[in-house]
Amino acid sequence: MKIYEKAPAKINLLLDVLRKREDGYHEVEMIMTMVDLADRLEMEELPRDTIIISSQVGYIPLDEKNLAFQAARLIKERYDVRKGVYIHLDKKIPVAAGLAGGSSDAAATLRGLNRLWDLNISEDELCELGAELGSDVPFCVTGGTAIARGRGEKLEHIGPPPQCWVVLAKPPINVSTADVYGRLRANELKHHPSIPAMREALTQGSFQDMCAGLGNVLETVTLEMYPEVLQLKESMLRLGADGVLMSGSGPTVFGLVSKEAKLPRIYNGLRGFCKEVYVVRMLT
Ligand SMILES: C[C@](O)(CO)[C@H](O)COP(=O)(O)OP(=O)(O)OC[C@H]1O[C@@H](n2ccc(N)nc2=O)[C@H](O)[C@@H]1O
Ligand SMILES: Nc1ncnc2c1ncn2[C@@H]1O[C@H](COP(=O)(O)OP(=O)(O)OP(=O)(O)O)[C@@H](O)[C@H]1O
Repeated sequence: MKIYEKAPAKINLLLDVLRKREDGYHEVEMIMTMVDLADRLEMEELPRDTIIISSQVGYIPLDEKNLAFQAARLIKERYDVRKGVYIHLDKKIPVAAGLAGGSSDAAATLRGLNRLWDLNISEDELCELGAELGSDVPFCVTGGTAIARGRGEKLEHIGPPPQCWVVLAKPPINVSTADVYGRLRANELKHHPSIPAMREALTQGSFQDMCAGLGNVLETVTLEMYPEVLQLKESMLRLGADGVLMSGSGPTVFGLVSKEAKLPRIYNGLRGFCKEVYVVRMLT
C-alpha cells in the first residue's frame, strides 16, 4: 500500500523575538500560515526493517540528515515499529529558503506513517514528536494559521488570513537559521511587530491591515548580511506588491497582492534578476 502526503511551505506573517533563553533557543512570537507550494511525499512499507529516502533533486541529504528520515526513525523508535519504509520526496519547496521545507517534510512523514502503520497517534502527540525534530515542525503537523510561542512549538490556532496572492522570490544565497539567530541582538531590538494588531487584521479579514502589520525582527540580521534581500523587498514593493516581508530567517521574500492584474508585472520584473519566483495562494 502507498500513502501520499502533501507538505506545504509556511510563511511567517509576523516574527518577533522576545529574548534569548538559557537553553540557547529564542523565545518567539510568530504568526504562521501555509501557502499552496508543496512537496509531495510517497510512502510505502518495505519488507526489511530499514528507512530509505529518495528525491528527484540531488541537492538535499538522503541519509539520516534528512528530516523525513529523522521523523521516520523517531516514530519507529517511540512506537516500537519493526517495519521498514521507503519515502520518496518530490521537492517543490526551495531548500534553505525560510519556507520550512524540511520541517514540512518531517511533519508529513509523521502524519503519513501514523496512517500507514495504523498507529492512532493523536495530533497533539504528533506535535510533541515534531518538536523533537525542529521548532517549526509542530506547526507543519497541524497546518492552518497559528500564533506560535515558546521556541515555536506552542500553538494557538486562529482564523485564516484574507485570501490573496503570494509572490515568493528566493535569491540565490543560502542562509543558516542558527547563524541568523546567533547574530541577533534580541535585547537591542527597537521595533517589535504587534501580534494583537495582526490578529485583529486577520479577525476582521482586512487585507490592508494585514499588509500594514507585517514584521520580522530577523530582517535586522539577514538584510544587513545580505543587502540583496533588502533590494529584493524594495523591488517587490516598487513593482506593485501591497505588502512585503522576509519569511523566517530568509532569504525568501514574499509579497502579498490583492489584485490578480498586478501579478504579471511583479513576476516578470522579479524574474529579470531572480531565478526562483513563485506565484501561489494562501492555503485557507
Ligand atoms: C526561523 C523559523 O523558521 C521561523 O518560523 C523558526 O524560528 C526556526 O525553526 P527551525 O528551522 O525548525 O529551527 P530549529 O531546527 O529548531 O533550530 C535551528 C537553530 O535555530 C535557532 N533557533 C531556532 C528557533 C528558536 N526559537 N530559537 C533559536 O535560537 C537555534 O540556534 C537552533 O539551533
Ligand atoms: N527533507 C528535506 N528537504 C530539504 N532540506 C532538508 C531536508 N532534510 C534536511 N534538509 C537540510 O536542511 C537544511 C535546511 O533546509 P530547509 O529547506 O528545511 O530550510 P528552511 O526552509 O530555511 O527551514 P526553516 O524555515 O524551518 O528554517 C538544508 O540545508 C538541507 O540540507
